[in-house]
Amino acid sequence: MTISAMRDLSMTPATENGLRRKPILRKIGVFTSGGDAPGMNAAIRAVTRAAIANKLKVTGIRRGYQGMIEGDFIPLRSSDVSGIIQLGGTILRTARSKEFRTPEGREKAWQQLQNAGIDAVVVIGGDGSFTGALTMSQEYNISFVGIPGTIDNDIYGTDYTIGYETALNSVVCAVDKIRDTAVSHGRIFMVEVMGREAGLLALNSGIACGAEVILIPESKEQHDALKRFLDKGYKRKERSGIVIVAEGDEPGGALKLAENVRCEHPELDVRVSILGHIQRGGSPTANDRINATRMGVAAVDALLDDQKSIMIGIDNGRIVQVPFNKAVKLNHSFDRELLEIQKMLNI
Ligand SMILES: Nc1ncnc2c1ncn2[C@@H]1O[C@H](COP(=O)(O)OP(=O)(O)O)[C@@H](O)[C@H]1O
Ligand SMILES: O=P(O)(O)OC[C@H]1O[C@](O)(COP(=O)(O)O)[C@@H](O)[C@@H]1O
Ligand SMILES: [Mg+2]
Repeated sequence: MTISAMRDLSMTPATENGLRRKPILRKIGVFTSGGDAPGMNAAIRAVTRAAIANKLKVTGIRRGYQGMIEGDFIPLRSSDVSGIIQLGGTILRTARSKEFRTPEGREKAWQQLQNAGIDAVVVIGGDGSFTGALTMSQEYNISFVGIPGTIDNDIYGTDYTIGYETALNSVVCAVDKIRDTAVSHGRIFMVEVMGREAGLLALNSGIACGAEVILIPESKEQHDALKRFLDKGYKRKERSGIVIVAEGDEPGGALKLAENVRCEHPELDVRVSILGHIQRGGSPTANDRINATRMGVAAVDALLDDQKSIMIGIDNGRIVQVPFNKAVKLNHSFDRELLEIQKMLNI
């Protein structure tokens, strides 16, 4: 890091009455990072238009932190974000950048932001993206405000992350179809749902589909429920059902699990369906668009209020600001009651 390159925003001229004038914000950057999520475009649109309404210039940073390092920047005008609110994916594209994890990578990124005259940045992404923003803001004097965008809904301090609701509906539609085959053929389907470290998508989609068993990384006791279900099915000769398996439940995921079940219960017809990236795409639901729009406007407000290193969230319907260090270190609360409900109803 070159200390001389650091620009201290607090070193702004004093006003006539001797009070420090607020740092002058002229141009903001906006980018998407980590896994794409439906509704990210709605957030880009809201950030861009809210900034323009406040007389700020907006630069779109393409391909996440990798694009920041490479200076892959485009100016964003109001017309550039028209007709995108209903689109999945992200018009700015996204990336996972190894280079940004290094101090050298972050120094390059800082130089690019300086050269482009970007005073502050809105980062739309997940916990990893916020960790990167927090690290860079501790090394260089640049303000980041975050908008949670990930289908995993695994971020502390917000009830919603952009894309979660759309992904949840995609999973439910897919599992309903799989259920038709499961019942018709008398099969047990292990359906693998995304979420490396978080089981929220699996838990709620399992509830919505009436899954017989839900396996999530947060609760290992569900494996006993699987055993009970398989034993019961064997005795009653009921051989169909849906087992939702969160990607992060155990190494090997649904494929490994199916292998184990086949060994123990060779009489069962066990099939695996890995839903994969079908869960990440598609047009965002109305709520994902509304939440993205509200959070986009709130992110620009926060920058105008001279906030830094905070994430915008929604808590009980209200916009809140959550410090990055809390958002990334604490876990999203996990509703154990939902698991109990699922167990009780599967009699
Ligand atoms: N500890 C870290 N230090 C610096 N950058 C990080 C760190 N963790 C994540 N990042 C950056 O954020 C990017 C996105 O993180 P990732 O975990 O893949 O997605 P998400 O933000 O959706 O959780 C990473 O590719 C990396 O460039
Ligand atoms: O598409 P990739 O890079 O294989 O990533 C898959 C991962 O991305 C996700 O879909 C979203 O995770 P992030 O939002 O944290 O990037 C996870 O559920 C999944 O484990
Ligand atoms: Mg993440």
